[in-house]
Amino acid sequence: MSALLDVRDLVKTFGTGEAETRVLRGLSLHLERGEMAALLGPSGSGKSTLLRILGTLMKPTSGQYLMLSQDLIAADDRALTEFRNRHIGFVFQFHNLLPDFTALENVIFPTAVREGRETSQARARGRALLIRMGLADRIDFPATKLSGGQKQRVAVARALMNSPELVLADEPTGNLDRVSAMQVMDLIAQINREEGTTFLISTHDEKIADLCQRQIVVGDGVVTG
Ligand SMILES: Nc1ncnc2c1ncn2[C@@H]1O[C@H](COP(=O)(O)OP(=O)(O)OP(=O)(O)O)[C@@H](O)[C@H]1O
Repeated sequence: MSALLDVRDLVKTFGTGEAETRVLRGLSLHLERGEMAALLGPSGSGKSTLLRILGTLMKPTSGQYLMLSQDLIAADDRALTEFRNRHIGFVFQFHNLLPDFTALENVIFPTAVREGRETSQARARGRALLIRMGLADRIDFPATKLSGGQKQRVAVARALMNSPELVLADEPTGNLDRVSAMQVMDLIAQINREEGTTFLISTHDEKIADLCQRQIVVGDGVVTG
């Protein structure tokens, strides 16, 4: 394995003066390529904040962040957008699918918008990913007609569309029943094994965390275990 990302001494504060909340207090973390790690910690401990920073959706107040040997603190917004599109995928607790679009359209939409057109290659990759997610018979279903677990599997396929090295998942199974949650996790584990995609998955659920090779615990704004 080789280094994927390294953050050092991350500090993130929200607000100023008396309203100041210091969420991250010098957090350091290293991820290798190919890891599948759970991110645990009490509510409000800063898991989502950390995922947003790692996803380059938010800058820390201070600290260092290197991913794939690039300095993502020094990078400007344009470089960050390009980096994110190429290297990072996201899955959220609420799938954020476009209701009027089919499963396939949802998977390829972000790529189509970015490239200004919908290519046949994108459609082929989108279809292949949906088949991989066990949704061969749902490819052309509108998103509204999918179950919660199916929607989340579409969201995983969408996150994988650009073959990112890293997928950040913020409570991806938080809204699912046990069977659907396990199905989503099995598919994530399969992609991790077969493609070497690195996953960092925040969860409150110990059973979900146990399915990951590594557990990272956040508390008091740092990694505690
Ligand atoms: N934009 C913001 N402005 C002010 N405070 C914020 C902002 N975003 C997060 N916070 C605060 O930062 C702290 C950490 O929030 P965060 O969502 O990162 O925690 P979490 O560990 O993901 O929690 P949960 O497990 O409940 O989702 C909370 O106290 C929250 O109120």
